[in-house]
Amino acid sequence: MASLKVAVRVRPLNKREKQLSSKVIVHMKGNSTSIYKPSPNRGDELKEKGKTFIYDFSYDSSNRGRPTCVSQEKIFHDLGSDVLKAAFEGFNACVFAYGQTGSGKSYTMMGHADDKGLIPQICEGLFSEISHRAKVDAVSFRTEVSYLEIYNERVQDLLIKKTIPTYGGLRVREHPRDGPYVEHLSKCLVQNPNEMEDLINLGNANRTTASTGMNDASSRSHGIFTIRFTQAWFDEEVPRETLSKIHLVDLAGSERADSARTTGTRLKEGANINKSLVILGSVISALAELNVGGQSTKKKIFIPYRDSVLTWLLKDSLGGNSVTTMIATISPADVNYLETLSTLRYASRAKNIVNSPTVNEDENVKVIRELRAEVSRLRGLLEEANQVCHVEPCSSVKVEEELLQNEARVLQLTKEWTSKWGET
Ligand SMILES: Nc1ncnc2c1ncn2[C@@H]1O[C@H](COP(=O)(O)OP(=O)(O)OP(=O)(O)O)[C@@H](O)[C@H]1O
Repeated sequence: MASLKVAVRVRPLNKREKQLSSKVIVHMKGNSTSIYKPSPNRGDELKEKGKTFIYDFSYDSSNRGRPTCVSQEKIFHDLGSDVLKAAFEGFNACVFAYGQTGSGKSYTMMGHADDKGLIPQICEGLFSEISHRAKVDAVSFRTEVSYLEIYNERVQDLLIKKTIPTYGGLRVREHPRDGPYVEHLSKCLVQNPNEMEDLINLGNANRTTASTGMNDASSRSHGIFTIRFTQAWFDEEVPRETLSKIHLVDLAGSERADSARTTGTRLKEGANINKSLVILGSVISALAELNVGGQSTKKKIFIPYRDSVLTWLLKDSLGGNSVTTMIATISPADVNYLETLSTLRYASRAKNIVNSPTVNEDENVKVIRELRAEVSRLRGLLEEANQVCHVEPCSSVKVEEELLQNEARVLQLTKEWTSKWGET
């Protein structure tokens, strides 16, 4: 069992907020974040007692001049390294950034070329750990990447040049064992950091962005960057293979039509964005209710995963088999008081979600292991039979036949598995 980890990050005042002579109403100390209601007389000090929330991390990035300002590297150090640890241990992992439009989600997840966010840093960290481990242990690695956006409830592949628009979007289906997936989504095999960087850049260029009243380059879609990371090795001649799925999610921002000053297409996008974020909120609330006060309830609670494409695709990351982190990004300004308070409450609720991550082992490898156990059981039986002379010879022959069949199957499956990895 693992509780969802929650971090909150506050960005510096932006140009618009400075033009409005906004006051900073968010203060952080240790892992607590306090927000003060702006007084109606904007010249006054913020005297009122604020509301305080405790999270796993409260990151103050509001003043880049201060030495305590939390950098992109620090965020990777705290949150990204957990993702890598989970991946190398064979667990699924997910990080998703939630917050008002223009609050710093894309900056935190993707960043800029000279100020990289979590996604590029995690990718670099992955390859540097692979090259380190490949020197020390006899392990093979395979890394595949997909990048999609959910725009107006439709799934688009971001790793295909946008020459052929898939108007209907790609279909989301559900595998009985592996859960929801996107049909025909491209999976690109990546061999080194440069190939990874090219794919990230291609996907980012394809992502739907537009200028709104709140953000010059506002993401109008939810972006899901997925790494499927497989490791294979022999453990005392027994094949082992683990698969870890890492979802890195940059959600579109919640917005008020009046502050974002949206009309027409932008307004429709905004309505779809808000709708799916409300459903995400309902899923989070329902999951949090399952674990009220740190105790899991016996109550049957319906989780509305299927009400939006976003929650359906993130089903395992929210309340399932994944080590998951939420980063809530906020503005420091009084003009955004209500949105910021709502984000802080949303994040606070998410703290109650408890996931149950398990190591994902390859099914064929599991079969090989089970067959090997059966082989040693049969060998034991035969040895016993040879020592006791009154055992019927025909039952010994049967056991021997079964043993030989199982040994041949183990050999065959191990050969197939080794040649699959040889090709990779
Ligand atoms: N911690 C930060 N330090 C410096 N600049 C930041 C920080 N966070 C955000 N910014 C800047 O604020 C602007 C808006 O940030 P960003 O685009 O990441 O917001 P967003 O939450 O992704 O918005 P949207 O939901 O509209 O896509 C960008 O110019 C970004 O560089």
